[in-house]
Amino acid sequence: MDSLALFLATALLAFALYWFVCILGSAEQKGKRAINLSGGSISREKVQDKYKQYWSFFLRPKEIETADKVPHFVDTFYNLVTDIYEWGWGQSFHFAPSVPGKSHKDATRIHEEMAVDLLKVGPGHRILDVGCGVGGPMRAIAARSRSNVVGITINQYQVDRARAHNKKSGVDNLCEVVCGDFLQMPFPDSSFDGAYSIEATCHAPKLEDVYSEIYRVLRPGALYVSYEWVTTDRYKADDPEHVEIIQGIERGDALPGLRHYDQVAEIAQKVGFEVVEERDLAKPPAGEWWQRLKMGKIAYWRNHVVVSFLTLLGVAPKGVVDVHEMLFKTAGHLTRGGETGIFTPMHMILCRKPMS
Ligand SMILES: C=C(CC[C@@H](C)[C@H]1CC[C@H]2C3=CC[C@H]4[C@H](C)[C@@H](O)CC[C@]4(C)[C@H]3CC[C@]12C)C(C)C
Ligand SMILES: C[S@@+](CC[C@H](N)C(=O)[O-])C[C@H]1O[C@@H](n2cnc3c(N)ncnc32)[C@H](O)[C@@H]1O
Repeated sequence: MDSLALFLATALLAFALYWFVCILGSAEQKGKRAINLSGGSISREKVQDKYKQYWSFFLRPKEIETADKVPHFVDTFYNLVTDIYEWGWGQSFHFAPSVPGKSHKDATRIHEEMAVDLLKVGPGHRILDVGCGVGGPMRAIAARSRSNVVGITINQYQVDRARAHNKKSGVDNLCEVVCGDFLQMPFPDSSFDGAYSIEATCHAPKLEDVYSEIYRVLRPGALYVSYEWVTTDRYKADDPEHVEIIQGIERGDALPGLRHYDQVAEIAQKVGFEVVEERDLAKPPAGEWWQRLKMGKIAYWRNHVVVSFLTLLGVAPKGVVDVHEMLFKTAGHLTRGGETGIFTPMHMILCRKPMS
């Protein structure tokens, strides 16, 4: 009996230690703890309603959910998901090709640094991060290039998080964050020496609207690089499985409609850019970007238990469980998108604003 009690006590202690280190502790390193999961700027009693409102966007006919409502719907989405993203993924809200022998964190940084290396900027330059999230890429890019980075996001909660992270990492002298719509940016013409967007312009109902704004704020001769979410040559609109995967990605990631990769360069040229280079960074020899999603499956179940438990205790707002479940399903659709090769989140385009 005594040895049974000892075994149970040890098991309990081991579980408590695992809970603290792996669930609460590791998330703390990334900047967000499970017990602090919130609905962003949404008050806790409204989280569940806002989640239902988010879904109604996809259930109503396209004529009602017009393009001008998209930024507001995207803002609601990021209020709902930002904390879960930070807790379960980190401060960079994007994918990266996996690199043998490197951690996800390193692979992510390599992918971010590649963007700024392409821009050919350095100390004293002012560059724009279009759709900056909570600033993971911005901090890596500022540290790498020593340029001044200005980030814009539609979501005020992300602005607050990004500013706090910038201060904590000691790069707030190089990084600035603005709340605003990238379809109508609060910056003067020709005021940036370079710009990048990492997995963000897919939220624009019309790519030309965001590209023309970026073109406007860049000085002549400056470069712009974007990692775009698109369907590839392998996507067949008459294959029901393909349609289901792409619709699943759109619904779980607040996308008004995924574009085909061949539209990207055409649109860039239409707004006035010269296209310097264009390629899918997911193509071999790049390592699978969806590997990290697949490997996370056990962690997602653990996270589901944590989120359900915290909601039951009244620590996390009601609705967080639904959001988490939505993300779980999205992870499945994204993985299938990667495995079938019909979708890529890293179609890279490098453009220049002509000198005249
Ligand atoms: C560029 C965009 C976001 C891309 C990714 C950062 C996110 C896409 C799907 C997200 C996730 C899915 C599953 C979650 C999991 C169930 C949870 O336990 C922990 C967080 C997830 C792993 C979450 C993390 C971020 C994503 C990978 C879009 C929106 C344009
Ligand atoms: C998937 S996150 C990527 C964030 C960041 N680039 C990163 O990789 O961590 C997409 C970002 O685009 C921003 N965004 C989407 N639509 C926007 C809009 N109309 N105006 C400004 N930001 C927008 C979101 O608020 C979010 O910060």
